[in-house]
Amino acid sequence: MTTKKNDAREIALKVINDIETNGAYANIALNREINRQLSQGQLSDQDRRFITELVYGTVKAGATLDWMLSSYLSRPLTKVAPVIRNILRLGMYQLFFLEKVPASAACNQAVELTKKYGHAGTVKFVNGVLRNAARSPEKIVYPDPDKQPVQYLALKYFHPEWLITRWVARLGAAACQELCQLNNTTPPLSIRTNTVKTSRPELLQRLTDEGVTCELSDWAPEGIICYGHPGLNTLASLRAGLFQVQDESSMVVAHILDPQPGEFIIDACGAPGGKTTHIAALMNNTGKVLSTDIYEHKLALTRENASRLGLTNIETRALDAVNLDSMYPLKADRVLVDAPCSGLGVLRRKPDSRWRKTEDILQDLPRLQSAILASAARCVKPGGVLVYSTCTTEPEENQDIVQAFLQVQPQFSLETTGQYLPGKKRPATMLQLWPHTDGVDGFFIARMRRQN
Ligand SMILES: C[S@@+](CC[C@H](N)C(=O)[O-])C[C@H]1O[C@@H](n2cnc3c(N)ncnc32)[C@H](O)[C@@H]1O
Repeated sequence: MTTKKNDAREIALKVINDIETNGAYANIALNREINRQLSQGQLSDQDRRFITELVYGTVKAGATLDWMLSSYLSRPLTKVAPVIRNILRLGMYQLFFLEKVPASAACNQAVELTKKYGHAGTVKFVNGVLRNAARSPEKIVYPDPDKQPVQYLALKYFHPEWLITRWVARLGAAACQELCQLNNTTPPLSIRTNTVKTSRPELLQRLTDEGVTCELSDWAPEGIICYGHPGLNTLASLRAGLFQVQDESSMVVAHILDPQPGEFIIDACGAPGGKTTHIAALMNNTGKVLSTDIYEHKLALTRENASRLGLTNIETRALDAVNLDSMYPLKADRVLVDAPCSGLGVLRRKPDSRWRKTEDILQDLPRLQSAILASAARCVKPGGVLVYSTCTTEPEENQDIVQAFLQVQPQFSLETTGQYLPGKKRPATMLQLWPHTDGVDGFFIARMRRQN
């Protein structure tokens, strides 16, 4: 049985209300509702895609939709009831950003939803606003890109102004536009071959047989990019532990750490275990990887992943990494600090994350990142290796942290990170990957060695 198109819009509205009213995360709220519909056997693939497009699009474009709506309203949008506001946003998104939806359908269906969730007055209001927008799109005038590049890029490409201000200052307007455009795309699924159980060519063949369209990654020797696949959870190769879902830039980190069989390695911020399991596999299931995290419930995911992948050289421990040095002083051959960060390099993965962050995090997080790095460094044996990584693009969390650390810890020195890059070699001592130029998640990686 398939859902009628307007039922799909109603499901999208429900999810958007949940996100706005209850602060639900977009991906979690959407998956919950889709699974509920699927369990009742009421959702076709086409509907699932349409609902996802409506929810993610409306959430991503939220500030722009509100600004567009203001051209057709005589009172502030904040004075409109939340559910009606969301009906208007959904309608505007379809009118202006979904070419395949006829304007009449976008308006009529919004009116139908308002009949259900509003009253006679709001029905007239929604009808008037959306039909006016459909008739007179020229009322929407974007800021001049030359005179107001920040405002223009923020509205046109759905990003907060504070972030655009930073990126325009660092990258210039043209590169900032490319980055924002990339952040609005959906990344393909990338996976890491579990080399303890299979090889990449074998897995590629197995996935092809399972109906996955895939190709080899240029970035990591275990990486495979999947462009089309039946539901991930339906793949027997996943259940058999033949691969782990992981972005390509995240795979690069374990190679730069370069773990060796038999070593003792600490992954200080390890959950849910993407890099821990990679390190363990590179050690060919020998030695020990101690994967610590402040949250025990996240470490349970690390253990689940390790067990599915058949890795027995991983131990987990819940602790605050700021205190790591009191437990493992000078004990580890290598330590990875994949620090908690703002996640500004992975905005394309979560449509609402750009609106949940404020510039304040760039003042708060560096204190924690520095404290974890300093403590983790004291666990490295003389001659051992320390790697610091984040999935962000901002210097306060990246280069500044490493430089400040090196100033007070002269026994550590930077090594050329690029020489450990398995695929694309580059000379950088502090590697910053960018989505728009590298085609992978934005990541920062620095490799250091302790002399004595
Ligand atoms: C970027 S994520 C790690 C991702 C992980 N390395 C992977 O590849 O799957 C950062 C982790 O740091 C953890 N964390 C945050 N504050 C911490 C602290 N003070 N001590 C230890 N872990 C912390 C978070 O719970 C989160 O799991």
